Amino acid sequence: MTEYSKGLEGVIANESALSNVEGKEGRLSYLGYHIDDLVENCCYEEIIYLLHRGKLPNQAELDEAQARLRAERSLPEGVTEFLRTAPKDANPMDVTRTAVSMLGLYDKRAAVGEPDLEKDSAIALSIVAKIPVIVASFHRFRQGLELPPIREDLNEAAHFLYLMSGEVPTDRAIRTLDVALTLHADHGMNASTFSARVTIATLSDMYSAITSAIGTLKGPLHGGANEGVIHMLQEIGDLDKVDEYLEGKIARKEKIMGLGHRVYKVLDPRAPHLRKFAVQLTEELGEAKWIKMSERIAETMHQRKGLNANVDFYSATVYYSLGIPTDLFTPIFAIARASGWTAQVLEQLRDSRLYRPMTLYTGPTELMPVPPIDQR
Ligand SMILES: CC(=O)SCCNC(=O)CCNC(=O)[C@H](O)C(C)(C)COP(=O)(O)OP(=O)(O)OC[C@H]1O[C@@H](n2cnc3c(N)ncnc32)[C@H](O)[C@@H]1OP(=O)(O)O
Ligand SMILES: O=C([O-])CC(=O)C(=O)O
Repeated sequence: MTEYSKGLEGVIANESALSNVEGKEGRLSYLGYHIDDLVENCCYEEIIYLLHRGKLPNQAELDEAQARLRAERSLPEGVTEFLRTAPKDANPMDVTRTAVSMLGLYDKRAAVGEPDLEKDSAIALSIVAKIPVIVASFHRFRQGLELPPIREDLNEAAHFLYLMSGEVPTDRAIRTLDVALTLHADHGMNASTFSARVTIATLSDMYSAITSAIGTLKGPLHGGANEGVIHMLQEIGDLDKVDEYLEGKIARKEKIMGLGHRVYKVLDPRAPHLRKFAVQLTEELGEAKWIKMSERIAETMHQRKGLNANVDFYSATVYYSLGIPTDLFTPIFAIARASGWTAQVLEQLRDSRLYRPMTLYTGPTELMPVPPIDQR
């Protein structure tokens, strides 16, 4: 039997041509394109196309794909009703997870059975288009507001921000979110993607796989860390208090959110992009203290513990600066990662085998008779 690896560290679980996470080099590429080049030259819809179709679109292909994606934005009435009546103080990740699961109830194509890639590609696109509308709808309804009319003339980043505020956002805000979505789109065999692949490999359905993934992303060791970063910055409150805060954390062996990574042992290549936006946005807002505190935390923890910032560290300040409520940071991660999850599910379906690892059994090996209940 193979060796035991706690947390499956270093274990190769499947093959994928989608994203290449090079931990030692601190490099990330999607289908052979470096993320720096993709950020520079592409919009998020091109990334969706790249992940789903395996190539970058030309203009005509992009136009057609955008039209298809944007036509999928409306939610079934039953899902809207759920979002309207969900408890206003519910965790938006729980609401998003439940709403995505509900989408499956209204999609007759979703039945479990033999994989049909054409059908599943159409469902994938629909899920990617609908998650931003789910997140924005819940946010509007919990404030007692209506959702502005769905539009088809705005790209994914612009449309989400428009639904949230009711106003078409600035070019700067659109570009910032567009880059964040691109950077979060896919990332090898991260925990939530693994969940999605485990679920679909039983030949379950796309909605079930994405529901599993959302539940997995929520945790603070994964996508939930971005919310933890802002809570930490707010708790510290001031640059002068960073050192004392970190000393306490180090002494108590507590984790700092947004630092460390299972694969990257150098800086996460997504972090510098987000840091750049965080610096610009906080300076413009006259709130540079957030980025100064972040820099101090990152430098100190690098010197003291050899830890580096991961994608969640600066994305938190970026979203905060865009005026997005903290409890929507992880749902925004889900909005972006939906493109990677669905692409990975389609890839799994093309050449699938059930995931069924072993456990290292540590219980009794001597079998005992079951005593009657009154003698236990
Ligand atoms: C999108 C993403 O999912 S990126 C990751 C987002 N998650 C976070 O930012 C949460 C904070 N970070 C962490 O918890 C971890 O770095 C993980 C879960 C991301 C990766 O961790 P693993 O590879 O499992 O490493 P593990 O948690 O075993 O930590 C190894 C050592 O580094 C320490 N360490 C790792 N990350 C941190 C951190 N953020 N703060 C302080 N210490 C840390 C651990 O305490 C442990 O120390 P020890 O050996 O003295 O016990
Ligand atoms: O790859 C991981 O383990 C976590 C991560 O950075 C991501 O999902 O983006």
